[in-house]
Amino acid sequence: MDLKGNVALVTGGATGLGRAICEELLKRGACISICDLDSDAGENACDELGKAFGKEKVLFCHCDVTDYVQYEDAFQTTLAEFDNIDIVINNAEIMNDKFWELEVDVNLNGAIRGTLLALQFLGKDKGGKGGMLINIGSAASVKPQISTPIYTATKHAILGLSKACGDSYHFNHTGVKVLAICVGHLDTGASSHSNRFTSSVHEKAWQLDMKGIIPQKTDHVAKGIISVLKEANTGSIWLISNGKAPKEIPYSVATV
Ligand SMILES: NC(=O)C1=CN([C@@H]2O[C@H](COP(=O)(O)OP(=O)(O)OC[C@H]3O[C@@H](n4cnc5c(N)ncnc54)[C@H](O)[C@@H]3O)[C@@H](O)[C@H]2O)C=CC1
Ligand SMILES: CCCCCC(=O)/C=C/C=C\C/C=C\C/C=C\CCCC(=O)O
Repeated sequence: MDLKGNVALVTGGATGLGRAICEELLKRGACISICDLDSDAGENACDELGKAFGKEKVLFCHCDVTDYVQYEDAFQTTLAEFDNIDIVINNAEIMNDKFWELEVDVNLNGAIRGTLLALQFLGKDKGGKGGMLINIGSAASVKPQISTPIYTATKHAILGLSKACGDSYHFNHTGVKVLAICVGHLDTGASSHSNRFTSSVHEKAWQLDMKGIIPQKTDHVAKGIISVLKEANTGSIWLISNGKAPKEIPYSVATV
């Protein structure tokens, strides 16, 4: 897919999946704004990706998604640098139920802040040109991860947020397509520590959660995300897990 001339703002873009998404966007001709709390990793990613794809195509904005003002500044800086923002990817996260208030503030409130800002900066009803907002969910958005109930709650909420904001009722006003992409386990957890769980019972449950899971390479998932970007309908939910191709999944709720 050709994304030449598009500008994408990616939170948590300094490392992991976020960085892989940035690289895939650059390969397709987009400019990227890496928005991340980690300045060292962010500057490093900016440097390396700038060398590979052109310095003028990559920007790093130090940004803590738990701080609305910093996050808004990142949008302003990106706009000032590239003149437009077409794609916003809410990807920043932590998975640590021990620090559950921070986890909710990053994973859920951060995504809400990013959604409100994307609608404000991109929305046709606000003078923007429309565009796309991608909220990164997890396999834990659709299948409870019993070792981390609070992480699970944040990732379930991503679906409700994306479905409601991505409804065609809103899309007809804003021109902003909203998608949720649920990602299965990645192969980046090697340096992870077990200090993420609220008890030894929860830590033990991680083994159950991981049963049958095939860890995925970040570039496989990043490529999958790019492949669904343009074709997907607003409000749709996609799953990329166990190394398979992306598939659209239904949003099931009990009939009310
Ligand atoms: N790692 C995995 O196995 C899975 C990850 N996911 C989802 O994929 C996405 C990316 O995950 P990973 O690449 O594994 O994450 P990661 O932990 O490798 O990277 C997260 C990035 O977010 C940044 N970040 C953390 N707090 C921030 C804040 N307050 N403000 C701005 N940036 C902040 C970090 O500095 C880091 O660069 C997340 O939304 C995650 O929930 C979903 C399923 C599995
Ligand atoms: C079944 C859904 C899988 C989705 C997982 C997810 O959304 C996010 C995962 C994020 C990080 C996983 C990385 C490492 C695992 C962390 C700790 C394992 C340590 C276990 C131990 O030491 O016993």
